[in-house]
Amino acid sequence: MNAGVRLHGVRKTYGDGTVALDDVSLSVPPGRFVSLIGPSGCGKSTLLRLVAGLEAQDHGQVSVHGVSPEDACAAKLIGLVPQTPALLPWLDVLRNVTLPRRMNRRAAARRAEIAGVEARAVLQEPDMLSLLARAGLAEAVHRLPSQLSGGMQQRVAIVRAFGLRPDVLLMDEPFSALDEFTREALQEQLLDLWDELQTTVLFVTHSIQEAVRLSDTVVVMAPDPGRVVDVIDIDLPRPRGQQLLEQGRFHAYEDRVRNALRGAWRVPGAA
Ligand SMILES: Nc1ncnc2c1ncn2[C@@H]1O[C@H](COP(=O)(O)OP(=O)(O)OP(=O)(O)O)[C@@H](O)[C@H]1O
Repeated sequence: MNAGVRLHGVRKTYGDGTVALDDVSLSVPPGRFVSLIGPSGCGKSTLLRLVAGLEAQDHGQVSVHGVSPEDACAAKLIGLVPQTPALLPWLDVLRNVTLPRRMNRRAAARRAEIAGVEARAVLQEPDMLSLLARAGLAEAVHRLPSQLSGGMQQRVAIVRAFGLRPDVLLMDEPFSALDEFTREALQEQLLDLWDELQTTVLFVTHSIQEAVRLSDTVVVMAPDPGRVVDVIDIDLPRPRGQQLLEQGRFHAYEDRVRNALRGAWRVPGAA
């Protein structure tokens, strides 16, 4: 079976000699929600950029549904939600989320071939108004981005990404600039959409609670050089509402991730 996303023995060195990733292997089955967590500089964003085809590795292989990231991007299999929403300021919310949807038939055919689905299904337009309403944006569809709060803008960016129905969605700390209350509400909406659309998600975060709440698997990374130090499967029932967050088994997973992160801070070779 083709893994949704697969990295094997990946090394990435930047021009100044920084080894951002060293011998990273990771296999993310289709439909799984996987978080990357680790200290600043451990290569989380670099890993996403490699999967998105925005950077190239020096060694090893990266594949998305069995093809190169460039092929997967050209066939529109991949969606990306950056840290800041990057909406077009002159378009209202509805136009912002519908504009990128226009997909040509050739890309649709290639995508269908790679992902093993019918081209017709790929070309089907999702109901963007309904997706916006599900994200709590029904009243805002005709507003401009400048008339929205930061949390609302980020919701629009998430709806836009899901509206493309990507097979793989890459999210780089999408909630880091938001207050805790908005963040929790958005986590819930993200899980709802993910549950419905069955997208494979790679999600970068600095929050242990967020990683445990959202993920099927948490990948813990360490810096100098950037590498994977632990892969923790989160075997908790879904939906993961507020109640679960207060339970011992949830805290036990938080502790496991925290301990793995403590190890990640240690300098290799130090006593
Ligand atoms: N374009 C670049 N040129 C040179 N070095 C870079 C470049 N981009 C990233 N790096 C370096 O590569 C390493 C990994 O960076 P990356 O941004 O992937 O880490 P990160 O885990 O996402 O960090 P953060 O949590 O702070 O966002 C860091 O040492 C960083 O300084």
